[in-house]
Parts: sequence; C-alpha cells; structure tokens
Amino acid sequence: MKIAILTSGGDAPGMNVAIRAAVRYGIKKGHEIYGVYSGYVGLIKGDFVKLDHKRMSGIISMGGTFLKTARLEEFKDAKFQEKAVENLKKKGIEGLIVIGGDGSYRGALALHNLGVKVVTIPGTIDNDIYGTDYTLGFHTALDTIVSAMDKLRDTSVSHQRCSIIEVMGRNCGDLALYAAISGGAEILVTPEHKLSKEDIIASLTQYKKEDRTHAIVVVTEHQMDVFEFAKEITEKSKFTSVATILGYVQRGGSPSAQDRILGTRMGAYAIDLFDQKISGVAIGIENDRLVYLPIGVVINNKRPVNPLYKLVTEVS
Ligand SMILES: Nc1ncnc2c1ncn2[C@@H]1O[C@H](COP(=O)(O)OP(=O)(O)OP(=O)(O)O)[C@@H](O)[C@H]1O
Ligand SMILES: O=P(O)(O)OC[C@H]1O[C@](O)(CO)[C@@H](O)[C@@H]1O
Ligand SMILES: [Mg+2]
Repeated sequence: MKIAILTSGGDAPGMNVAIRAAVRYGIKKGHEIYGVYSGYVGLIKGDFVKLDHKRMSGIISMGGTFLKTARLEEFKDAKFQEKAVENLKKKGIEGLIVIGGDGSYRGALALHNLGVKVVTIPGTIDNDIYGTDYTLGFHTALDTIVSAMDKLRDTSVSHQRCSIIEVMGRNCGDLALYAAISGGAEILVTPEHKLSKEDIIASLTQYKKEDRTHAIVVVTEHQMDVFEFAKEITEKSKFTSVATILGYVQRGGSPSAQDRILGTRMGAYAIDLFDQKISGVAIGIENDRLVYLPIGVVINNKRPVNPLYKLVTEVS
C-alpha cells in the first residue's frame, strides 16, 4: 500500500522519530512511504517525496520536523480538502498518517470522511489530546522548562525575588502542572486551576513575612500579562518580582529518550493498524499500552482534569 505521512500544527520534538519508525517499519512490511511537505499545504500542492531507509538516517536526534509543518486556515474549507484527496489519488496513495495536534486531527477527520484511510499520531507539546496519557513532544518540552526553571531559581534565590514563569500549552495546563511539580514551584496558574491575582498576592505577602528567600510562580500562556502582574506583585506584596516568558525555546531541541521511545512505538503502530485494515483512528498511549480511538471521539472529548493538581498545593 502507498502511505503518506505529514506533520501539521506546531512542531514537536519526536515528530522526526515517529516518521523514521513509520518509514523504516512500513518499508519492511512491504509498503511505499511518501513524505508530504508542510502539512496540509503540501497536500493541496501535491508536494510529495518518496522516503527510504537511508533518508531517515540521523533524524532520530533532530528536533522539529524535517518534513516542515504549517497552519493552513483554508483547510477548513471542503474545496481544499477535496483538492488534497485528488492529489493523493493521483499518486495512488491510499493511506495517510497525520502527526499533529487537535486542529490537525480535524483536518484528518475531514479527509477520512472523504475516503482516505487516515491514522493520527498525537504530536504536540501541549498534551491536550483526549485518549492519550501523553502526546509526542510533551516530555521534551517539559525537560526544557524544568531546566530553565532551575536556572531561574538560582538567580531568584540570589536576589531574593519571586520569579513568574510563563509556559506554553494553549488551553491545557499540563506543561505548567508537570513543570510546577518538577521545578518545585510555589504557585501554579493554569486554565484548569485558576487563581485570583488577589489570592496570589496574599500568598506571596505571607511568604515574604515568613522570610522565604524566593518564590516561583508558573503560569500557562494566555492567563494574564505576566510582566504587568510582576509589577503589581512587587508593589503590593513587597516581594520583588520578575517575569520570564519561555516562548518558542520550549518547542525546539533534541527529543528526550522518552519521546524517542514513544515516537518509535507510535510510528510503527500506525503501520500495524493499516495492516490490520484499521483507519479513521487516533493513536494514544494509556498506562504504557498503545491504544486507538475513532478520530471523531478524540476530537469531541476533553481530557479529564489531571489528578496531579492536588500534589502541587500539598508540597508547595
Ligand atoms: N476544523 C478543521 N478542519 C480542517 N482542518 C483543520 C481544522 N482545524 C484545524 N485544521 C488544520 O490543522 C492545522 C493545525 O491546527 P492547529 O493550528 O490547531 O494546530 P494543532 O494541530 O492543534 O497543533 P498545536 O496545537 O500543537 O500547534 C490548521 O492550520 C488547519 O490547517
Ligand atoms: O507557532 P505559533 O503559531 O505561534 O503557535 C504557538 C502555539 O503552538 C503551541 O506551541 C503548540 O504547538 C502552543 O503551545 C502555542 O500556543
Ligand atoms: Mg492544538
């Protein structure tokens, strides 16, 4: 069978690993594997490249995605989706592996509904996809955040400051939550765990009275203007505060061993699913076992609130 593979949405460390596994395992299983450049952009342009074992050499340790990625608003339009199907048909490609986040999954479902055999792999640092404990790239991004937090802690302690750290995650607080636990943050603000500014300032005022030398506040993006809030904390709590937005550094870097294993397992599993004539599904990992669910189910469900939230308050 001819199978194409693309990466879409924000890049995530581990995407290359999943491509590598799907290509090498897929070829061993007798398939022809094609890469599509720049996600859905390449699909509507017919920008395909045949991939072989050798082309995968060396990419296991590379961050980003060698196939490039894109966000393409127009892909919500049926006209462009039909063009993509036409281009796949022209090449005789029957199967498509989409590696991306929830938005990319919507495009994948549209293609599945138009008759393409699609399997999706959760590739996003945000960990915001239903039906999987972890998305590919989440753990590497988390490691990057924790290493930055350790550095920020050093300077916070030296200057006896409060450090506010804004991390990515879009509408999901998992990066902030796991970072708060791993980096020993005092306060955590996420979409699932909102705290009022007054409550945060009251806690920091109390910490200052207790003579704590520093404090770390981790905040998911889009929750507040962290620079303005740092000024407000400094004025009201007397705990001198500085804000750092970690930004795109969180999306880059060599995938962690954990993401390499996850990417390899998921890439190979996608091929196994095609071989079992299963498609229209999203791959996930639950309790360390590979699983799959219909893409529509994954898109239409929200992840339950993470039970780890309890831990943050208990150990801060
Ligand atoms: N409803 C939809 N129908 C068809 N295609 C869609 C739809 N929503 C999103 N897409 C396609 O998927 C692309 C990626 O979506 P989005 O920007 O939400 O990123 P993502 O895949 O969720 O990844 P991340 O959140 O990690 O950046 C969009 O630019 C668009 O091309
Ligand atoms: O690259 P862009 O389009 O600015 O996207 C940023 C968004 O992408 C993500 O990094 C996920 O890939 C989110 O955490 C963030 O909100
Ligand atoms: Mg998304």
